[in-house]
Formats: sequence, C-alpha cells, structure tokens
Amino acid sequence: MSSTAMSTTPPSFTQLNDLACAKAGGRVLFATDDWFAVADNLLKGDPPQWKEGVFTEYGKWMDGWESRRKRMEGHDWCIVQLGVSGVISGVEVDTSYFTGNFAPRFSLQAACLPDGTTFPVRQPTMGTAASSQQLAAMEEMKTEKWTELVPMTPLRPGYPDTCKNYFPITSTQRWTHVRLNMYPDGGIARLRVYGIGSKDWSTVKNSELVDLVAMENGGVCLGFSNAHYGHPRNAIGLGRAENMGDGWETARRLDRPPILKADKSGVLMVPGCEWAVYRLGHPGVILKIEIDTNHFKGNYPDSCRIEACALSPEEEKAVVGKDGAATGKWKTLLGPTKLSAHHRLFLSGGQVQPVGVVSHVRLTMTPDGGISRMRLWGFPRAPNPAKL
Ligand SMILES: NC(=O)NC(NC(N)=O)C(=O)[O-]
Repeated sequence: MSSTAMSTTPPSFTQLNDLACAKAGGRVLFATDDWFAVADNLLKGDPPQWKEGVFTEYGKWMDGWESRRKRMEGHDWCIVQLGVSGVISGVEVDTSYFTGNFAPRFSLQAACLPDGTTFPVRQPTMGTAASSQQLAAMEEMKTEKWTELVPMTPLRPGYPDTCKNYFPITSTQRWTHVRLNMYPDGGIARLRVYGIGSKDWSTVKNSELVDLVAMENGGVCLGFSNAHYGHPRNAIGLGRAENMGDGWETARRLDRPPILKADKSGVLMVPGCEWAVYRLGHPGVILKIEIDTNHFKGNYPDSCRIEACALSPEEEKAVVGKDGAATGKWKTLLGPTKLSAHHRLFLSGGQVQPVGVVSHVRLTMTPDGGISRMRLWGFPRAPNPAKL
C-alpha cells in the first residue's frame, strides 16, 4: 500500500493539490487531546511559526497540534475530513519547532466514508481532551474501515533541516477522510495530504456547465515556468482568493526591456512570458472563461492567453516537464487578452475559440505577475446540441 522511505528534498507529489488544507475545506472532526495546541492548526495553509517567549495558560504557544505527555494507556489520534476527496499520492508531516516535544512516531490511515457519517460535535479548545463518552462513541464507529496508508514510522524533530517528513503513497483509491496517529503523543505542526480530487462524473448532465479545471472537480497543475511567490495550483482553488498569497504569482522577469513599449492594441511588447499547464478533471468543451486578478493590483500581468488540446496519458508524459510544455497540439482557446488590476474578467461567445473536446490547457501570462483564479466552464463531454 505504501512506501515508508523518507527523503529531504520535496518529492514531486508535493506539486499536487493539498486535499486536506483548510483553504480546500479540510476539517478536523475529532482529536483525542488538544491540550497544548489544537489539531485544527495541522490544516493551516501558511508555514508554521515560532513565537519566542509566548506562553498560554496551558504551556508554550505552539503552531501545530500538540497533545499532553500521556500518563494513561493508548496514543493520540485525530480524524481529518478532506476538503476535496480524491486519490492521495503522498503526505508531508511537518514537525517545525517541535523539538523536545515532537511526536516520535506516526501512522496514517484513510477511509472512504459515506455522506452523512456523523461524528461527535467538536469544539476545538486548548486545555481539553476528548471525554470518555466521546472516545466510546468513536469506538462504535466501524474503525476497521480504515486502511493503513503509512504504517507506524519514526518522525524527525522540528529543526530546519529535519522538520519535513515525506511519505509517498501508492494507493489509487478515492478517500474522503484520513486518521493521523501520533505514538504515543507529542506535536506535529502541519499535515499536508497531496493528491488529485476525484468527482463522480456520472451524475453530471450533458448540458451542465462545470468548471472543468477546478481542484474540486479533479483539475491539477502538471508543470509551470515560475512559482516564485505563489504556486499555479492556487489558481484552481476553491472560491475566490483570500489574499495575494492564494494565487499564482511569478517573480518579475529580468528580460523585460528597460523601457517598455506596447503595440497598437496596447499589449506590451516584451520577449518573455510565464506558463502553467493543467490537466482538466474531465475532458470537455470549454465555453466560458474567468480570469481573476483579485488582490493583484501593482503586479497583475499585462495580458494572458490560453491554449488547449487533447492529450493521451502517453502524450501527457512526454509534454510535462518540457520547457514551455511544448507540443504541436496546442490550439488557441483564448487569444492575447489585456488584463487589469484586481478584476474578475469573464469571457465567452466569440472570445472563447471553438477548439472541441480538450483535456489539457496552458495558461500563459505576459510578461509576469499574478492571477488569482482561472475558471474554465464547459461540458464534460461533447454535447449533442439537439438535446440541450
Ligand atoms: N516547553 C514545552 O514545550 N513543553 C511542553 N509543551 C508545551 N507546548 O508547553 C511539553 O512538555 O511538551
């Protein structure tokens, strides 16, 4: 089911979507002990912090999940409902700043629980632990449904060079929940569950417009030229971006001419651009596009364009990782389009080119900057116009 090999350089699965983060709707449903710091901190999107000399009523302030030193039988664990259910390719267990108090061992289980599965009401509160009634209620849940993805494995302490613990996962099943076990107790700063969302497309009607690239619908970023300030996977995240950090933002390109000039249509004449390639959650016909530069006010791109094509899995392998994801198959879906600051641009009709059924898109921004969201609404398969 899993490999327990740990590596220090981030493995490629960390480029996928974090299915558990709070931003994607991930939630802690149950934790055995929230004494020093509540389990909900595991799912925060921002990197863990250290606050020198800051203490709470219960102990040292810590940015993560930290249970008490156990003085009873058992071990600590929590249940996380994934924000987006899907196939998990790997996990990152970050022990940042937990040095004398990190969880020495952990394991990860997963389950695909039916909608409506209920858990005891959770009120995350420091200085508390699950009551015996709550623990008994959890026992009644058929916990044998949990499948082990990572067996009990040592973790390393939260020093800068040892805090990141990576574990690849080979299961190809769809999961809705994970259970994180700490043996016997201690602290973990962040849990990142990397993978690709999976949607039941059989329930989607031919005439239903769906954002085919959205993370929750199985879209994923496969490659990019630059993600200096923000990863392009953010552009397919849930809802509108919370702030500038929740978008795709590149560094300023250094090949921009010292004095900028524009063509007759006002598009800047610059040699370089930045790109990101996405696989759609389902091949389809794209009819409407939204490009949102929300929060990018002094750093929105001058323009963007989108190309699209249908790629087989073999063709995808050949394309991904290549400079500019070059393939002769790209067709223009959206020609060069001027963008503006902090603005939601909706495109349809004659602006969106009829390129047929496509499975992949390449979003290009010129010359650089930030795009907070890209939405590609379409039909998940070529519709029969007579039936619309
Ligand atoms: N100094 C500590 O961190 N002590 C304890 N933890 C917190 N957060 O206070 C502990 O015993 O693990």
